[in-house]
Amino acid sequence: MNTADRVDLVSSHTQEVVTEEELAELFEAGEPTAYIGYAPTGEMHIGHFTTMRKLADFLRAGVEVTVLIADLHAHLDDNKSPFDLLDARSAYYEAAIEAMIDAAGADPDDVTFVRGTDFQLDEEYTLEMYRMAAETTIARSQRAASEVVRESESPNLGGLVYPLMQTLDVKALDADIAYGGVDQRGIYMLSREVLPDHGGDSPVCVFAPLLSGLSGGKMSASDAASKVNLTDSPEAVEEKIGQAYCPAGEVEDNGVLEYLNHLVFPVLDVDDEPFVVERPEEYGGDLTYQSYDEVEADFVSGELHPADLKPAVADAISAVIDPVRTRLNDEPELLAEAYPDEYGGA
Ligand SMILES: N[C@@H](Cc1ccc(O)cc1)C(=O)O
Repeated sequence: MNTADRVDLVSSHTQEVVTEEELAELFEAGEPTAYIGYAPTGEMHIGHFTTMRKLADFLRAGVEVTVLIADLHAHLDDNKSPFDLLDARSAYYEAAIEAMIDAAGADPDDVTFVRGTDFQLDEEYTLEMYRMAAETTIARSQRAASEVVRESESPNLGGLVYPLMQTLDVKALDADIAYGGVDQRGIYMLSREVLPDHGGDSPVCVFAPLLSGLSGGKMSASDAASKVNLTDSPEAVEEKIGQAYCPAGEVEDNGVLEYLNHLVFPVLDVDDEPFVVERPEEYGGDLTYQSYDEVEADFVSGELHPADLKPAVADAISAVIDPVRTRLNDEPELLAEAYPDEYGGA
């Protein structure tokens, strides 16, 4: 693959790359490294899967990929994960992420997994963090993390240390590329600015779009119907997609179309199995699609109706998450130990 193709592949399905020129330079110089970090807090859902699916593109483009399970960050962010559950949640995230990478058609063995506590307590890292804390204003740190850490009237110190540590992770993991949702933008812009003064390089940043929830608007942790969980049965998926916000002809805030675009099509091998929307003969018969753009065009023109689209998308999503669901069902202790209040009962 030449540099232009590799840049295109890494940039596909993203919201923003800062900057494409720098990304091209990395490929010209050799084999770049990338990392994505996850703070093991709440249960993973298809939003995570969509972001993770892209790791297959990174690998195919010849990028070395590290997944950071940011255990300390999960606690620092307003105690979203209690300290005594960090290990169990990290184990659950690791297993789910492995299954997702596998389901996306890549080999999880090609990805390096690291936990934050593996290196964030090293003397050099800690010392550099104190230096950074001495040089960064509270306002700057708060602004950087404003879309990531939980907001409150009286914020904890942890949320201020959080972006500094995320910045130092880039250097500690030797990552040329920082990949994450576009909500991470504020933090990585801070990283780009300050890392050169702390013995590192400014990372190239690749940002994934934040997808809409199924109820319209952003996905919400408290609104169960707004997202498909990885353990949802095909019936549950069908029900959630069936009730999802998906007005005829409208693409904006339409989670059903977004998942089709960013998760289903990239995983489908369209030559072997195109995306098929079944329709009774009297309404024109089945529709067969090779690309997301064709689906969108038909949806916008009115040729494809939400009532026909939804069951097809539900089936496709179920098929994509099936291996992940199986893995989590095979090892029920992963969820039971990570979320004892919800799953620990029996
Ligand atoms: N901030 C990320 C987690 C993360 C933590 C540390 C990092 O170095 C990278 C990412 C999140 O919102 O989940």
